Amino acid sequence: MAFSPRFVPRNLARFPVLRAASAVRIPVSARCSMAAHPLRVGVAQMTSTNDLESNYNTCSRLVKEAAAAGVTLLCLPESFSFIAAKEGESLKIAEPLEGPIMQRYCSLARNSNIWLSLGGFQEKGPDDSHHYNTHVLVDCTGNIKKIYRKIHLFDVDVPGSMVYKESNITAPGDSIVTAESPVGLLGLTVCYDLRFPELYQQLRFQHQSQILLVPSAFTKVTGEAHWEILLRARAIETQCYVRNISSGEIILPKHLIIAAAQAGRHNEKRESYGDSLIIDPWGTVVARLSDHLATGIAVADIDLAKIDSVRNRMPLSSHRRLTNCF
Ligand SMILES: O=C(O)CNC(=O)[C@H](CS)NC(=O)CCC(=O)C(=O)O
Repeated sequence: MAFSPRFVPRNLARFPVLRAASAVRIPVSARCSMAAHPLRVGVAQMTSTNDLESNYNTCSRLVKEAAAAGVTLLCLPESFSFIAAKEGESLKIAEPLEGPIMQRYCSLARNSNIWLSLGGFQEKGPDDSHHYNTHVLVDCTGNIKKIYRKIHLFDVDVPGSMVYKESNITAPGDSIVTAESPVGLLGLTVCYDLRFPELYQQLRFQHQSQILLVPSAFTKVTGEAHWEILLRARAIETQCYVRNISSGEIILPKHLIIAAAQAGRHNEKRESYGDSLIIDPWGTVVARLSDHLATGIAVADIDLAKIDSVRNRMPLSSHRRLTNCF
């Protein structure tokens, strides 16, 4: 899968790990029929377990709910299809994207005529002891448009909780990935990536992403302390805004962050912090599913037409002066 020329990063030399994302064949997508609200996006929250069938049923219900609400793109959280209860389970169920697990979700997208951001799929990895943590973007005809493999792995000793060592069973990705969609140019990331602002800077300023996707399964402890702050910071620092001088009105480009979250207790050992959010470029939360609402969707409408005028008025991308520093 090659980047289309428009999105080839200008700073390849500075980020030598950037390469074409994978060998997955992306079929040319057929036209989808128009959703009721072409610029309506949705965020889904759920409590996945190690039961593939029951997770699929939950996703299917949420997808149908979103389709009925006229949503064009629905974003599901990291590990939507499976969260292991025991060591080794994730590797056992890992499949290639052509396998039955992912293909069933592709059919769901096609049958509901909806785009799906499927954050954090256990994709069969480079060897038997590692899978990838893959964010899969599926279009409304059920074709895989783009995949992003999580770059930053969660090897963290969470205070008062447990030690996570994601790299034990997960191979990191090495490519920044954007994807064109009917709601704008998407920047694909996953969960712990959120703590590495340079990724979002690149998605925004090198690749012109308009909507940043952060499907997650944040831990309860770190989520309570950092989740909303990190997301709003990413939204604010990647935005462009301008104040209309005559009316005093603030004109915002609808450049959003969409963060779908796992919520609640998955098994004896593991609990996630919910609070799925859609955030606008001013840093304002425009849709939220609080932690206690374990499963559901929230939606927001976006307006891409304003982006160009706003960026011309305050051309942040040409004002940046330290782009050679990282
Ligand atoms: O294990 C799986 O099933 C899927 N992977 C995850 O849930 C990953 C790795 S354990 N979780 C995170 O990245 C949490 C980040 C986080 O909580 C923080 O940055 O504070």
